[in-house]
Amino acid sequence: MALQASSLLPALSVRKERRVRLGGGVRAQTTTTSPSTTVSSPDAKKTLRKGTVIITGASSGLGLATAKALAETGKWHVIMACRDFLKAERAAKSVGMNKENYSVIHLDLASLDSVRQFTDNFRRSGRPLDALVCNAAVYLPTAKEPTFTADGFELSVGTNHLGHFLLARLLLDDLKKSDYPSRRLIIVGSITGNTNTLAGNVPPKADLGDLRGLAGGLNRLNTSSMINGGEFDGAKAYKDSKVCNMLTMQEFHRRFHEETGVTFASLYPGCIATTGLFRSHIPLFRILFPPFQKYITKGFVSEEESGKRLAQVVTDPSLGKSGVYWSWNKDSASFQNQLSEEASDPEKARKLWELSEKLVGLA
Ligand SMILES: NC(=O)c1ccc[n+]([C@@H]2O[C@H](COP(=O)([O-])OP(=O)(O)OC[C@H]3O[C@@H](n4cnc5c(N)ncnc54)[C@H](O)[C@@H]3O)[C@@H](O)[C@H]2O)c1
Repeated sequence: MALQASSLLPALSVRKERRVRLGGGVRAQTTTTSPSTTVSSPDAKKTLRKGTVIITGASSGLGLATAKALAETGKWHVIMACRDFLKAERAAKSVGMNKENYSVIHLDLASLDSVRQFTDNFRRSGRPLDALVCNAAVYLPTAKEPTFTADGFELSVGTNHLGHFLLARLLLDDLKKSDYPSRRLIIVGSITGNTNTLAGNVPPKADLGDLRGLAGGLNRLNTSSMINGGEFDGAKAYKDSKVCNMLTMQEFHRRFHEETGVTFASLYPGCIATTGLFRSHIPLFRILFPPFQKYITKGFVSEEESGKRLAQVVTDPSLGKSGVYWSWNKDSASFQNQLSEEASDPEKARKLWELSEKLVGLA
């Protein structure tokens, strides 16, 4: 399917899925409304209200491009969940976002207290929650030593996985309460968390094993799973965190989709060479890439294009499937990608879930 601006307008074509309980079983009913600004609901036909979406790490790169794509439809209010309030405000202004279509709430995913505080602050805003996009990430490929979150977890896994895990668990109740036609929790994945074929400095397998390795990696006292040949391996820690993201998305789907109707999905946004994250992948890029970036497009996707992709996964009725991992081909057509064995093992996902619950204090 080609990308179209209209796919970002939730009110234009609303595919509404209702779960109906029938003699102990659960059946999905699907209705499609024709283009209009109303949705069918049990009580009355009413104007589709503005949706509210939270995007983590929305002050740069993919997060900012997605925030812009959703805000400029005028159909979404974007909550930019960021560490630096002023940076987020400046970023929103730099891409021309209208103040009416966004707000900023402080969130530091590397602190579980901050995640809880964010949730409280969001609830105080009185807004419903219709979509949550877990986008923020850190990537430390050149780090020689591990660094740690406020709670003592290795920074990549602690931020990218555990911070988002707690956030998504806490906000699931809010998504459940939303009366929006399509409620979605989207976790941004990465090819490093999905394939075994990447060349270069990304280790081929996430070292989750029976999760003893993961527990070691997450724990301040023993970072052995993140150590490769005696050295901390930041690329490996990132990969482990992304595999955790994929496993978590699927476990959310298994545990809650049927019961709540919320859609859980992940996506690979493409290779976006202009963001902070990608440039840290290959340090030389920081110097060599900027002067040439407007001429180099092959194999890369622009921030704007990838922001539209992610916005599409948040809003497009035809991408409302749960438990899936979206990718795009070179013609910008979306397709459901196959997750690698290590990123789709249900037993590993269950163990990861239980371990993560303990680590964030939810068990
Ligand atoms: N750039 C690529 O080629 C590429 C490829 C595949 C996947 N991704 C994924 O895309 C997502 C966005 O990355 P990007 O490329 O836009 O890079 P980016 O560095 O521009 O964005 C990452 C964002 O996360 C935020 N962040 C980091 N630590 C945080 C914390 N503790 N609390 C709150 N926010 C924090 C940063 O401030 C930044 O805004 C990531 O999940 C990344 O894994 C990127």
